[in-house]
Amino acid sequence: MIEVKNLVKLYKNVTAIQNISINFEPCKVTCILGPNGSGKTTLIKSICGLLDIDEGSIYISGLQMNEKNRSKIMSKIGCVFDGQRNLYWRVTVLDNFYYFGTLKGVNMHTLKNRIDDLINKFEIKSLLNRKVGTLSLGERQKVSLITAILHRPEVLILDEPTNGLDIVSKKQLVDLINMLKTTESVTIIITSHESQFMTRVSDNYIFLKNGIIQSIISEKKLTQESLEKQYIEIYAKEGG
Ligand SMILES: Nc1ncnc2c1ncn2[C@@H]1O[C@H](COP(=O)(O)OP(=O)(O)OP(=O)(O)O)[C@@H](O)[C@H]1O
Repeated sequence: MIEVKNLVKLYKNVTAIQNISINFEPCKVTCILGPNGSGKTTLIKSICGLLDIDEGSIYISGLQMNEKNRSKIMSKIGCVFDGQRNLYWRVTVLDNFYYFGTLKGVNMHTLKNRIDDLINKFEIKSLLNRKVGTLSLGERQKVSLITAILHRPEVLILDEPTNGLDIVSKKQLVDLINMLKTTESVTIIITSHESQFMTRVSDNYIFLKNGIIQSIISEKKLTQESLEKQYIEIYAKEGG
């Protein structure tokens, strides 16, 4: 479903990703962990086609990420990046939903039902007629997430999705991720620094450092304590 082969990404003289190869398990949640600057965001931006890569190849549902396939692949992916600008701030939440939903090719009838369903799941009825620019960080985060899944993507990529979310909203996010995985068979990749959140959603963990995979753990029932222990062991090995 998502295959990364020998990926290298440089920013001028910084090697952010050094020859990474991974197959992401379909219909599962994979969390990418690692210290600041370890290459998490660069990896997922490369998978989303938002960065030009220097070497290697990325395949989504068998299609190689390149100029020719980009728009086809984009219709299969939903992404939400931290501090992203994927919403129009001067128009309302509802107008954003309709604009981006139609842009992704969803027909009006299906889009209306999908929006109604997600409004109920996320309890955001009171935000619909607000301009995005007036929303709080957490409210915007929810709206971004809903916008990203309007077209029922096969793949969902979330960059530090708990940022700015209160306790109830985090719980809703956990429920939504689990629902997308189980009932909509979405393959989900998440970067996060929050161990408790990750253990509530993740099936697999990829530990990065200096753009290299340090370890992969595929264990559905990792407790927060054991995840933190693994993290400390992995990064303590070479002094953090
Ligand atoms: N636009 C850029 N120009 C130059 N260097 C960059 C750029 N973006 C990222 N980098 C560098 O690439 C490396 C990986 O950065 P990246 O943002 O992928 O890390 P990260 O693991 O997501 O970090 P964090 O946990 O802090 O979000 C870092 O050394 C970073 O300084």
